[in-house]
Amino acid sequence: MEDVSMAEGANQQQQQQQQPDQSHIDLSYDQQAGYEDYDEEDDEGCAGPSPIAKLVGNGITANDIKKLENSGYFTVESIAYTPKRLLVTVKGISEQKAEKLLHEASRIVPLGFTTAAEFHQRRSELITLTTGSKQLDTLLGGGIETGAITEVFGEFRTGKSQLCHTLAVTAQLPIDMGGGEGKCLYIDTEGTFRPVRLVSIARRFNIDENEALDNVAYARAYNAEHQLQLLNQAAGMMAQSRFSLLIVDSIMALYRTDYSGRGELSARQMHVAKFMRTLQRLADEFGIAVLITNQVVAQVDGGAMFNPDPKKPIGGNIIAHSSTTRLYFKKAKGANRICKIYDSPCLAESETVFALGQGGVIDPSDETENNEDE
Ligand SMILES: Nc1ncnc2c1ncn2[C@@H]1O[C@H](COP(=O)(O)OP(=O)(O)OP(=O)(O)O)[C@@H](O)[C@H]1O
Repeated sequence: MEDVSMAEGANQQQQQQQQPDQSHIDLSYDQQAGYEDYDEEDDEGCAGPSPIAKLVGNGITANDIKKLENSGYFTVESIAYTPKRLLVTVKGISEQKAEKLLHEASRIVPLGFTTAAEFHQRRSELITLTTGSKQLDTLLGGGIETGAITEVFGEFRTGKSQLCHTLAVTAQLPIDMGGGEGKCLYIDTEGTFRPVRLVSIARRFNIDENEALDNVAYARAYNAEHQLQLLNQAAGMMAQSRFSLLIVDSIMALYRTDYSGRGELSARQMHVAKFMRTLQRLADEFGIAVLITNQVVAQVDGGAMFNPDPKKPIGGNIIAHSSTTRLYFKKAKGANRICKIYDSPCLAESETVFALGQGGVIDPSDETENNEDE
């Protein structure tokens, strides 16, 4: 019963987004081509994010649109959600033009009040993506939330990357199977992405392995600046084709090497804030789930004295405040792992056990291969 209503609700949301396109991802997306040939009639019947070309007219030219696209703005929503002071940082966009853009965008994207009842209805239609473990899904109220940022942190080998690989596949599943019927964008900052894991996970879910691989757009980020640039490309790809998940594994690794010492802390945090704000914008704009992983450090402040497990995620308040849901992964016996809700706007601080297996994230009882020596 619950499955049916979830699928119905999710279907409604799906209709509001772009039509699923199960064909292969065109990684050769040409930013320069833009939307010059955009024809409003093409858009009929598809109430997803509005292509930015809709803003052409009233003093806004195709050339302005090209400049915005080069800076990662591909939809009317992306303009409506951005403050003027950031729009004017786009090369060639004056203050006057930014005002015009915001005015036109606000005529298309609703930015005012709504009733709690309407908002409740919209939230109940949100899709969640299955983690592969029923116990973990139950803890999370269905799975990884779309339209939000979920952060998973923990020590090495706790299963953070395994969860990423599992979701890269489950995001492609039909909605009534706990998927998002969309492709996945995977930003790897540590070089731990292994396509062979996707193959095993695809087999578990009876998805054609080649199709599963083709539906994951992978990029290795080499420095913090590059990591941010990749989000601009991501926005372009999402405007072209239906994605349901964006993964960043892991969020802070490159910041730790690119910025060193206290003197650079403020610059680092400003950059992290920009990155997180862009992630949230993509989640809002395209209704995708964003999954980020994070490392931990030993907690050395006063709180450590009263904490039997004094570890905390890195990235400070910026990451803490911009992640919607924060999950703490810990090792348990053998292949088992513990997931604890560390922070959530609607879930209690509870925990559950899941396991890691050949098929990715599983329930502890799913495989008899829990034979890893610890
Ligand atoms: N094919 C597999 N079958 C079963 N378990 C596996 C498989 N591949 C990896 N694992 C398990 O996954 C664990 C590693 O998990 P993962 O790579 O997700 O760690 P992590 O939390 O991302 O750590 P790090 O911070 O080092 O990247 C190891 O304990 C390993 O045994």
